[in-house]
Amino acid sequence: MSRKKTPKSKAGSAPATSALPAANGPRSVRPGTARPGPKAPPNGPPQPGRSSIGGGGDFYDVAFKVMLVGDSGVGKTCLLVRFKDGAFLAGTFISTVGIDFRNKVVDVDGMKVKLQIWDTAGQERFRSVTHAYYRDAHALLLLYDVTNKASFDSIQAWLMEIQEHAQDDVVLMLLGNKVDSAQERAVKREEAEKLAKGAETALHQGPQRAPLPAA
Ligand SMILES: Nc1nc2c(ncn2[C@@H]2O[C@H](COP(=O)(O)OP(=O)(O)OP(=O)(O)O)[C@@H](O)[C@H]2O)c(=O)[nH]1
Repeated sequence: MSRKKTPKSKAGSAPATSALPAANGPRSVRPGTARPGPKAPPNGPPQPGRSSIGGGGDFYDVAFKVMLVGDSGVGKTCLLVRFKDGAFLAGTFISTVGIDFRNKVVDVDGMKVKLQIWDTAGQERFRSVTHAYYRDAHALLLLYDVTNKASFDSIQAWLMEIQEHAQDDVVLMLLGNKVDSAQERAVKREEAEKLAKGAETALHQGPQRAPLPAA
C-alpha cells in the first residue's frame, strides 16, 4: 500500500503499490509506482469497459478517475472509505502518506461505471507526489472542513494547483465536510456558495456520518 492509516485500513481493501524507505516514520510512495500512474495519457475520454485487472472480478462499461484533494484532516480518507465500504472511520486521525486509490463500480442508469478514486495526502510535504496524478483525473473533489476556517481559506491555493496541474476539462466539485458538527461550524454555506460560483464549481455539503442513500 502506498501509505498510511494502517490502523484504519481494512485488509485487502486497497491495492498495493511499492514504497520508498521512510525518512521518518510512515511509508511514502514514489510517483509512478502505483498503477495507473502519472504516465497514463491525459484524462481524455472515459476508458472503455473491460474486466478489472488484479482481481475483484468487477465488470464495467466505462471508467473514470476521480481525485480527492484538500487540506490535511478535512476528511478525504473518511469520505472514500464511507463511499467504498459504507463505514465511518472514527477515532484517531492518522494522516495519509503519499497517495492511495480504491475502485468502486456503481450503476448509473443501467450502465456499470467504474470509479477509480485517488485519496491524496493533504500535507504540504507530499504535494510534489500528488501533483503528478492530477493530469489524468476526470474529476476532482475539493474538500474543506466546515469547522475549520483555515481549510476553507486554503481553497484558493488548491484551485491554483488544480489550474496548474489538471486538465482544462476536469470536472470540479467543492465539498464542505463535517456538517454533523454544526455547533462548531466556522464557514457559512453562503461563503462557500460564493466561492464555488466564482470558481464555477458545484458545491455540496455533507457529513460522512449520515447514512448513505440506499443503492
Ligand atoms: N465529525 C466528523 N468528523 C470527520 C468527518 N470526516 C472525517 N472526520 C474526522 O476527521 C479526521 C480526519 O479525517 P481523514 O479522513 O483522515 O482526513 P484526510 O483529509 O484524509 O487527512 P490527510 O490524510 O492528512 O490528508 C478524523 O479524525 C476523522 O474521524 C465527518 O464527516 N464528521
